[in-house]
Amino acid sequence: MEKKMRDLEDELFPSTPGKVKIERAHAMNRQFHRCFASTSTMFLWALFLIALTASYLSFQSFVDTSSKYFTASWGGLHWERQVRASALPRRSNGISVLVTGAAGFVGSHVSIALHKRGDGVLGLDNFNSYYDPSLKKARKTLLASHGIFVVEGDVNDARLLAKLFDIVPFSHVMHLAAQAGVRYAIENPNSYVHSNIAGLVTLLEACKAADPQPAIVWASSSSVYGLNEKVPFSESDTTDRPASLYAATKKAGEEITHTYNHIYGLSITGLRFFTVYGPWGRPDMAYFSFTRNILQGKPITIYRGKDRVDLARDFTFIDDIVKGCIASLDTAEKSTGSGGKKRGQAQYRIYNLGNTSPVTVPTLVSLLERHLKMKAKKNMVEMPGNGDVPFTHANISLARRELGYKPSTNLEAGLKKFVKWYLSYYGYGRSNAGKNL
Ligand SMILES: O=C(O)[C@H]1O[C@H](OP(=O)(O)OP(=O)(O)OC[C@H]2O[C@@H](n3ccc(=O)[nH]c3=O)[C@H](O)[C@@H]2O)[C@H](O)[C@@H](O)[C@H]1O
Repeated sequence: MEKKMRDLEDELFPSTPGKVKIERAHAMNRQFHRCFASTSTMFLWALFLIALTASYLSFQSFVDTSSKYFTASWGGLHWERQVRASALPRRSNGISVLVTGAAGFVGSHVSIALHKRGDGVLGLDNFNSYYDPSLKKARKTLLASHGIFVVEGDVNDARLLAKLFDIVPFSHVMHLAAQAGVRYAIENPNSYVHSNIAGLVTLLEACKAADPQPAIVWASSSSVYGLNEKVPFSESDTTDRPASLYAATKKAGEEITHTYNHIYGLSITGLRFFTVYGPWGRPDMAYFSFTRNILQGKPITIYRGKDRVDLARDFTFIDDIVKGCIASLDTAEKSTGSGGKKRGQAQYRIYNLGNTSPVTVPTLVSLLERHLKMKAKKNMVEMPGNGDVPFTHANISLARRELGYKPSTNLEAGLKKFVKWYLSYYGYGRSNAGKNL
């Protein structure tokens, strides 16, 4: 009994404490080794994984770089030949113009008009998706049918610009690439800074460094007059009350171009366009989206100012704007700088290109109804405070005097041409006509 008790005791509490220690020590040792072995294995695994990840990442970046290199939308001998051929004037004393925003509304019209009279035209456009890029592609196809090549690229791409100026000694740059639209700035403010400020500066840097330096004609906007009340708007009026970020970036553009004119001798002409409309226009603009909605039986929203006053715009037909652009190119003096240095005072001009005949938005709608032979479903709402101004009205005396600018298409005639184009492009019944704005 006593023995049984001892055996049990021994079993429960072994009599040789040392043995337990030794066994424990061995066990701990084994555990430690196992643990150490597993830690070092883990460490090795971790190292392996890090190495694997690093090599994967560098492989990816190699693939990215090479795919960028191999799939770049510009570069190569064939591309250079297209650039040269397109930019080459076909008449004696013809000019060679880089048109930025060439797949845009105004850009495509100006490019074709220049090409038709024998000037060299090279287009540049980033085909962004602010509105339906398929319309921009269609304009590109139209330009190609005239023999005008449009490079797919961004004005923020300094390497591309340097390459273009390296290939072609452009005499002029018609800078129309921009983030347009007054109200969209609420949604995407940075796109205005990116295109209208950063892109402009990148382009001016390229022009400054080019040899010869080109003369620059570029699109400012009637929106720089902002909340001014004195009408008609004159170039000498102050423009320090912009109502939208779009207007503010255009105003900044006028000051930035002035700086490049002053420091580097770049010849600058800024054109303040007043609500340009017409065939191949911009789907985000009122006359275009109203047309689409009326045809599709959808309602349109008409903004009204304070005290239910109708909003009014100095709507200007595209053909008149094109004439103003070309007259600006033709009267632009050469830039005076070279090697990035100014050699003398260069020309700096700003012109209003409007129609001098403001029309209210409800009248615009009535004209569309007449041309479309359909009634609009109208929602009248108070103008939201998102960048709109109540009216615009251009004084065009300066442009008339110095450019011979004389708009000749009134809104009724211009809208008739627009509606004709719209119906031929989208058709009557297509339910998705102009849907992807
Ligand atoms: O001259 C410019 O510098 C600018 O012209 C153009 O801006 P805006 O004059 O604002 O043209 P646009 O949008 O056609 O609205 C026309 C009218 O319809 C009203 N409008 C508009 C939309 C709507 O749904 N309802 C409405 O009543 C609206 O309140 C306005 O009264 C260019 O888009 C811009 O890029 C810039 O170039």
